[in-house]
Amino acid sequence: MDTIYALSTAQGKAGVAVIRVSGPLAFQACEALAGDVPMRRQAALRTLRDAEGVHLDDALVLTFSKDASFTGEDVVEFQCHGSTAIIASILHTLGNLDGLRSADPGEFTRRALENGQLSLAQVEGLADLIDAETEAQRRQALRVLSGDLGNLAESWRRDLIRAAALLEATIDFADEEVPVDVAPEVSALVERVMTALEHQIEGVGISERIRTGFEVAIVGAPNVGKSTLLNAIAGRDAAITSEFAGTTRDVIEVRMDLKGLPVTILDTAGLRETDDKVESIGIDRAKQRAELADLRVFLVEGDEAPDIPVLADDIVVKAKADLLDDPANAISGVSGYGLGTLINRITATLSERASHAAVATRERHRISMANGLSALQSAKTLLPGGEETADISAEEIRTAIRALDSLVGRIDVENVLDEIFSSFCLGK
Ligand SMILES: Nc1nc2c(ncn2[C@@H]2O[C@H](COP(=O)(O)OP(=O)(O)OP(=O)(O)O)[C@@H](O)[C@H]2O)c(=O)[nH]1
Ligand SMILES: [Mg+2]
Repeated sequence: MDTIYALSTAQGKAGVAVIRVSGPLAFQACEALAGDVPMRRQAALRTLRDAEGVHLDDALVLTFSKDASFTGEDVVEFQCHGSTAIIASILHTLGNLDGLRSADPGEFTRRALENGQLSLAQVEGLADLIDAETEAQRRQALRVLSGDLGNLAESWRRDLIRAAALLEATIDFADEEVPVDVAPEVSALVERVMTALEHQIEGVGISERIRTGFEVAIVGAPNVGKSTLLNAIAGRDAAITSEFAGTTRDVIEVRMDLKGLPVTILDTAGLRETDDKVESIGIDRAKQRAELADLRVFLVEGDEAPDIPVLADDIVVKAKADLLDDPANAISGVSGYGLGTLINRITATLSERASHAAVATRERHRISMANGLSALQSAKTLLPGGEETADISAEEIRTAIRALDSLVGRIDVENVLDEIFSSFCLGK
């Protein structure tokens, strides 16, 4: 196994940078640069030098033995000054040592997975935690990283192994007298897992939204003030506004943190009949994106009716509140009237949905769980059928166990590994 090294903090100037070394030669590398190997897990101030004895930096050195490190290998961290020149000189010195090479993106985490320090689901949680920009994303990623999905999968596994074992016992002892009818207990176990799976599968869509962001589309006729409203919500001039109807053509996206929720606000072309080719392409896009969005805010002037479906949670508000005698349920991107109320309504609706998030967070999880669920459905229909169907039923339960094992990476998952690690950057 190679010993690998990389800058684990972000590129660029900073007060401090962390360079990590992991592998069997990590402590030797530490000795080469720092002169000795400080006590494990204790910060020690050392002068780092290259092979010629040139002073590179004064750094805090931390060492971890393989039984208590992130990667499951001996690890050294150099907390040096975060200048580009210092980082380059330390990396260069490490690269000149025999048996060391620079790490591939995600390689530290990959080793942590291979050495059993993290499960596959936890690796995904770690990737999400590093990407987290909002409070909801941080909380969700931490839940995955702390192993909640793994624990759930483990409890399903226990139930299903017991169910399969009970069925297999009836097959093995078919000639003898089986003291009890196992079907009721097997079906109770199977049903319990099925219910949990259904619940998790339902919630994956929401968890994915928390990961990738909710979309809220502003829709309405031309000139009602959609782009002005977007700019008011975003607090900057993201979209062009003008007194000419048909100003916005493309969908304008502004990504923001609305009270801890990741939300992308979409400004769209005003909806109307038109002969203008380009405008009508814009209108088609507006409709498509609005229909796919998680929530729509309809801006209406007068009593025109929106020409795309208004769903239950959608918000319909009157435009240009500042020009109305009765500004009830109206908003103005110009005066700011009603803006706080609108943002509260959006966040209340999305928070309510976010509260139904599953512990599982990815399409990969959904597929594994759906495969497990369908195997359990077959197992269940075969259930109280005596010994002829008992072995097929047990086999279906084993299939379900294998499908669920891929959640935490217990079985061979090389193909998903590459996909997951491709999202990691260097030094992770
Ligand atoms: N008085 C008043 N004028 C507004 C308000 N919002 C927008 N306007 C004006 O109405 C005109 C159209 O505003 P936009 O924000 O470009 O309207 P839009 O809905 O994006 O229009 P399209 O992109 O053409 O669909 C501009 O002249 C704005 O200054 C408002 O709340 N009050
Ligand atoms: Mg516009």
